[in-house]
Order: sequence, then C-alpha cells, then structure tokens
Amino acid sequence: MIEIKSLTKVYKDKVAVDNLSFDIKPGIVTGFLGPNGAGKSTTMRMILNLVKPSKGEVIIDGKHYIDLNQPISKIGALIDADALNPKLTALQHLRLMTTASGIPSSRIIEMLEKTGLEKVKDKQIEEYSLGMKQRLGIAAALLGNPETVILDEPFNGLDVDGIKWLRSLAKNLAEEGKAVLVSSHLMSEVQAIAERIIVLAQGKLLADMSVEEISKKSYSGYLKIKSENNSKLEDLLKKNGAYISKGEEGSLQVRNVESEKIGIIAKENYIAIFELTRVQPSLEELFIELTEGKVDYKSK
Ligand SMILES: Nc1ncnc2c1ncn2[C@@H]1O[C@H](COP(=O)(O)OP(=O)(O)OP(=O)(O)O)[C@@H](O)[C@H]1O
Repeated sequence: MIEIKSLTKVYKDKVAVDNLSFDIKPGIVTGFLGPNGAGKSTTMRMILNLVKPSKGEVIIDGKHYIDLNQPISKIGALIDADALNPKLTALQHLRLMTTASGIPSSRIIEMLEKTGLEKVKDKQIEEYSLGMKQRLGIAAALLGNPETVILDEPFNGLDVDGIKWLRSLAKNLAEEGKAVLVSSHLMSEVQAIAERIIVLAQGKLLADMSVEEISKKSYSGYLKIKSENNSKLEDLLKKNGAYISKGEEGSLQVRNVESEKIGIIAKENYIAIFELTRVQPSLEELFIELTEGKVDYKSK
C-alpha cells in the first residue's frame, strides 16, 4: 500500500503537483488520468524518489522510499521508455539491472518471455520501436517481482496487439495481488482495466472514484423522453423540479427527476410515453467534462 500525502512540487513559479493525496491499493489497477502537463509524471517520480517533493510525503508500507530494504522488490516502474542505453541489447540491459540489485538472473528470460521480447533479446535497443522499448521497460519494471507496479503512459507506441497484451498483463498483475498504477491521458485506455480512477488536472485531484461510481455520476447524464404531448409533459415536469432542455428529434432531455416519477406524472395526465431512456456519458465524455477548462496546453 502506498500513501500519497499532501504531495506538492513547485518548479520556480510552476506548481506541477498541488497538495495531492491518494492511496495506491493492492489487488487492483488504478488509472491515473490527466491531460498533458497535469502532473502525472511528476507525481510518479516523487513516488519513486526521483524528484524531491516541495511538500508532503509518500509512505510505502509504512516507510519512506529511502528506508526500504530492497526498493526494486517493492516498486517496479516504467517511467521513460526512451531512457535506455541504445548500444545495449535487451538482454544486456536486464542483466545490468539484476547484477546491480541481486535479483536472480533466471528472472531475465522469464520477463523477456512475458513481454514478448525473447526473440529480439540480442538486438541493440537502438533498433527497437517505441512499442518494443515500452515492453522492455515493463520487463525491467517487473524484474524484481515488485508489490507495486507503476507504469507511466505504457500504451504509448503499442499496436493493437500490444494494447490487448498490456491490458491483460495489468489485470493479471492486479489479480496476483499487486498494486498497479497506470497513467494515461486517455480514459479509453484505462477504463477497460482500472477498477479505480484518479483524475488530475493542473496538479490537483479532480476525482478519486471507482469506475462504477464515475459511470453513475450524473455530470451530463439525463433521461431522454419522447411522448404524445411533449410541451404539456415539459410544463408538468418543470413544476416537479425538472431541468429540461431540447434534445434531438423533438425529444426532451430531463435532469433532476427520476424515471418512476415521470412515468406516474405521464400516466396521471393521460400522456403516452413513446421513449424513456437513461443516457449516461461515456467515461471519455465524463473525463472531458471533469477537465474542461483545466488544460494548460490545449490545442486550438
Ligand atoms: N523539471 C522540470 N522543470 C520545470 N517544470 C517541470 C519539470 N518537470 C515538469 N515540469 C512541469 O510540471 C507540469 C507537470 O508536468 P508532468 O510531466 O508531471 O505532467 P504529465 O501529467 O505527466 O504530462 P504529460 O502527459 O505531458 O507527460 C508541466 O507544466 C511541466 O512543464
């Protein structure tokens, strides 16, 4: 379990991470979402003790990172897939890591197989595509069989097969009891695997919810109604506290009144209902709504 407590990072006059608190729980995948520049990488780097917080702390199983016995078996991370020595082969890269940390070298082949790199293990990294480098970064992250796995934008550069593979890998790691934190700027990439979603914008926590909760939130959810007499129904529903706007094909978009009540009002007033559908925004739309106006580098 990793506890992030009031974590703050200020670069000169830029607040990259602003008083952020959340937990990374074992046994689930947590999606860490935010637009470019939201502060995801900076947070992950602070968890890994690569960046010193301006304020706040990260507690890993009750300890600070520097007090961990074998950090590599506590936290494995993919932070920057390009930060590899291009002249080394994958095998040499992983060998350096096992030698430096005392991890049994048998883990190397296991991880190369797990990440699909077994056949290209003797190629120099400079010949690797971004997707292959991501796979190697993941192999390195898993080398110490860590309890927590932190992956910063791991879907970048992966092809369709790679995305499928990574999704099932992340799920399997969580099923093994590991805490898995996966960052992305796209909800669609993590919604299929994450049980919990943390949304960050401009360094601040916008949402920390289960995927179920986030889907149930009514941000832009509404009831779509078509009836025999929409204008009469609209008046009646407004009297009952509904917020109504006009939808497509003459339908009504109704908020703030539940479907049962609408049904009863329609029945009591002899108005036949032709359609009554709950429309929930997709997670992608929810994410856009949550982060609207909170993007530093938005293309015009
Ligand atoms: N070393 C640094 N010096 C100065 N500013 C920095 C530094 N590292 C990050 N920042 C700034 O902090 C903010 C957060 O950056 P960060 O890389 O953590 O965001 P992110 O959510 O990971 O975005 P992306 O998806 O684009 O990587 C940005 O405005 C960035 O420019």
